[in-house]
Amino acid sequence: MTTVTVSVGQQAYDVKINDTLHTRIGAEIASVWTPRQIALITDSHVGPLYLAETTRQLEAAGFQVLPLEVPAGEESKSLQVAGDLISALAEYGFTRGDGVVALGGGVIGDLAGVVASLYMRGIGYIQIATSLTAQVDSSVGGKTAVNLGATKNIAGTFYQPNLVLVDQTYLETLTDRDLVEGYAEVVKTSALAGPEFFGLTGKIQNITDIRTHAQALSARAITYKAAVVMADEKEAGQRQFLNFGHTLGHAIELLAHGELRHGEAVSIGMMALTERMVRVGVSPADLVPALQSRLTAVGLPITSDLLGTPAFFDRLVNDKKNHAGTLNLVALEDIGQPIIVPKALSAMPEFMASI
Ligand SMILES: NC(=O)c1ccc[n+]([C@@H]2O[C@H](COP(=O)([O-])OP(=O)(O)OC[C@H]3O[C@@H](n4cnc5c(N)ncnc54)[C@H](O)[C@@H]3O)[C@@H](O)[C@H]2O)c1
Ligand SMILES: O=C(O)C(=O)C[C@@H](O)[C@H](O)[C@H](O)COP(=O)(O)O
Ligand SMILES: [Zn+2]
Repeated sequence: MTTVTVSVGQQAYDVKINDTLHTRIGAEIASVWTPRQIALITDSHVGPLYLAETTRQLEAAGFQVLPLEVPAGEESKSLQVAGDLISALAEYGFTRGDGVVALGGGVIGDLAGVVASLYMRGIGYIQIATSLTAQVDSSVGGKTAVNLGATKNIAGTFYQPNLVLVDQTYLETLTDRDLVEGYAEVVKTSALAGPEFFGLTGKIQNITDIRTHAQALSARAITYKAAVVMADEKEAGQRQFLNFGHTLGHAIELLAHGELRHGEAVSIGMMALTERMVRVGVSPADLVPALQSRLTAVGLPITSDLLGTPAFFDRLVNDKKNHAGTLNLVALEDIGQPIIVPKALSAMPEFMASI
């Protein structure tokens, strides 16, 4: 068992990483929560696979379970769905002593986090991470969010969970496409973390390798992310680095109307940004093939026709790293050496054309 403890402010929680956790969900949750009502939030893909067994284990451990299933996919990350879930908690008489458990990928984690943080101004929250994205990134750090129209993660909170369970057994039912999109965040984190972790992603040649090494990749990625979050929970400084590839990536993710997964858009965003940062002399030229080989080895896309369109530039305005018309772009001076490159929004068309 690998346990990474995340301490922020007065609060600390464990991220447990092990492939037997799915057999003792009840005991793990009972180790941090007294008996209570639990809103077990999942989606229409994960629910049929794991909801009944998870409910059984929670009930055996003395919890009362309210299962809540939403349609699978990014469209469920909406204020409407969050509102419906909050209404369900109110209808079933949830109190501040009750809790929310997210059983799913990044969409369910982000959505359930919004619900937990808003209901009665905040009730307990636990994540059971079932996708690779959730196991290497989204379940840790407390960023919760929903989208509004074509604006990504525009409404949300910083709200830390009480416990995160990361079990690779869940990945057995994840499609290759969903696994690979999660791997884009692993490549991102390895490039930020330094040569040792980046060397490890250099050895991943195909999808089978991701599955074989998922536990080690999660442990590495979570250890790095936890350290960043502990140093800068609210993204005033170094946490911005975790957004490498996301400024351009988020802009095309929702413009693609579901055709691109989050990780696929981040893959395109990392490449498009890095190619241009090489042209302007910020990043070294060998970074482009180093990133490209890791991303394409597992079939991730690295470019899109949406880049540089008028709608694309409109979307950049809503990036959270836009401060009064200046975008704080995250670039790499080298592996393990991220920096912020401020760029006026008005200069972005010229920057994007610089290739
Ligand atoms: N909060 C953060 O720090 C953070 C970090 C990275 C990504 N995100 C967000 O996470 C989302 C992407 O996460 P995702 O890739 O997990 O998307 P997702 O939750 O939509 O999961 C991808 C697909 O896999 C299915 N799935 C999940 N686990 C499964 C399993 N074990 N077996 C079978 N199917 C399974 C889901 O139903 C869905 O269809 C985006 O909204 C992104 O913005 C948030
Ligand atoms: O945890 C963080 O901080 C991240 O930026 C992780 C990202 O991978 C993640 O996609 C996050 O949700 C992006 O957040 P946003 O602040 O750009 O909306
Ligand atoms: Zn991301």
